[in-house]
Amino acid sequence: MSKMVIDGFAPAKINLSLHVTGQRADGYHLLDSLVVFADVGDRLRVRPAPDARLTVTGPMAVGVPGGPDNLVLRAAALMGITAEISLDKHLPAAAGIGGGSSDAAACLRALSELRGQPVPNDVLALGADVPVCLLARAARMRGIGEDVVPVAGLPTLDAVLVNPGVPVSTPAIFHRLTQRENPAMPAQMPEWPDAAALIDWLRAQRNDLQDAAITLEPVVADVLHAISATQHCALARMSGSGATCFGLYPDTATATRAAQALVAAHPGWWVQATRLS
Ligand SMILES: C[C@](O)(CO)[C@H](O)COP(=O)(O)OP(=O)(O)OC[C@H]1O[C@@H](n2ccc(N)nc2=O)[C@H](O)[C@@H]1O
Ligand SMILES: Nc1ncnc2c1ncn2[C@@H]1O[C@H](COP(=O)(O)OP(=O)(O)OP(=O)(O)O)[C@@H](O)[C@H]1O
Repeated sequence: MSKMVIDGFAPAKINLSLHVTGQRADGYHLLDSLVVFADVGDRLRVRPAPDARLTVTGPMAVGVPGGPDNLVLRAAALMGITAEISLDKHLPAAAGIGGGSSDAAACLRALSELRGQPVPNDVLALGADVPVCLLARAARMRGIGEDVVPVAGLPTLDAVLVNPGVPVSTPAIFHRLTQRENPAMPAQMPEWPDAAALIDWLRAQRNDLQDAAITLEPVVADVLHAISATQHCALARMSGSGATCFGLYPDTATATRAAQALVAAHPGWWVQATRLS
C-alpha cells in the first residue's frame, strides 16, 4: 500500500562562497556559489487531503506566513496537490540560510514520493534556492540558481551558525550592490584532501553580498567579529544575503566550545553548532 504521510527534513542551506558574476536583463543576478547543507533544519509532515491546511509550530514560527503565501503550500499548489502540512520551524526566516526554499524543496520531495509524481521542472518560480535545496547536498550553483551540479568528495566541515535576529530582505541586498561583475570561482573545482585544505581554499573565495549586508545591517559586522574572536576559528563569513554568518573550526569539540562562548556572550542571538556537508 502506498504511504499516506511523510515526515521530511529541510536542512539549512549555507553558501560557503557566493560570487556575483553579472546581472541579466530581467534584473536577476548571475551567481557562482559553493553550497552545503547543515544537520540543523526545519521538519515537516505532509499528508494529501481534500483541503489545503498548514500548521506552523516550533521555536522560529513567529512571523512565518500561515496561509497560501507559505512556500510549502505554494510548492504543493505547483504540484497540483492539496495537502495538510505541519511545519516545525527551527531556522530563522529571512536569514540567508534558505529556510523557506528548503521547506518548499522538502515538501516537493515528500509529495513526489507520496503520489509517485515527478517534481515539476519550473521550481525556480518558488525561489532561486529551491533547485539546490531539492538536491540537499554539496553543490556548485550557477546561473540565477537553476544550474546545480553536485560536488563529490567535499570534506565535512565543523561549523557554528549565528543569526542576530534581524531579518534581511534578499532583494534589498541585491539592490544595494555597487559592483555586479566579479570574478567567478575557478572553472575547475580542486579536490580537497581534508577539511583544512577546503578551508584554506575558501579563504580565497568571497561572499559578494557581505559588504552590502553590513551597510544595511551593521550588526552583521558584529556577528563576524564575534565569530572570528572565538578560539580556533579558521574562517568567518556570511551566508546568502544574511544576516546569518558561519564560523569554521578544525573539529567538533572546538565548534561546540565556540558555540557555547557565543551563546554566553550574546544570549539573544540564534547560535547552532553543526556539521556541513
Ligand atoms: C542569495 C541566495 O540566497 C544565494 O543562495 C539566493 O540567490 C536567493 O534565493 P531566494 O531567497 O530563493 O531568492 P528569490 O526569492 O528567488 O529572489 C528574491 C529576490 O532576490 C533577487 N535575486 C535572487 C536571486 C538571484 N540570482 N538574483 C537576484 O537578483 C531578486 O531581486 C529576487 O526578486
Ligand atoms: N516556510 C517558510 N519559512 C520561512 N519563511 C517563509 C516560508 N514561506 C514563506 N516565507 C516568507 O519568505 C521570506 C523569506 O524567508 P526565507 O527563510 O526563505 O529567506 P532566506 O533565509 O533569506 O532565504 P535565502 O537564503 O534563500 O535568501 C520570509 O520573510 C517569509 O515571509
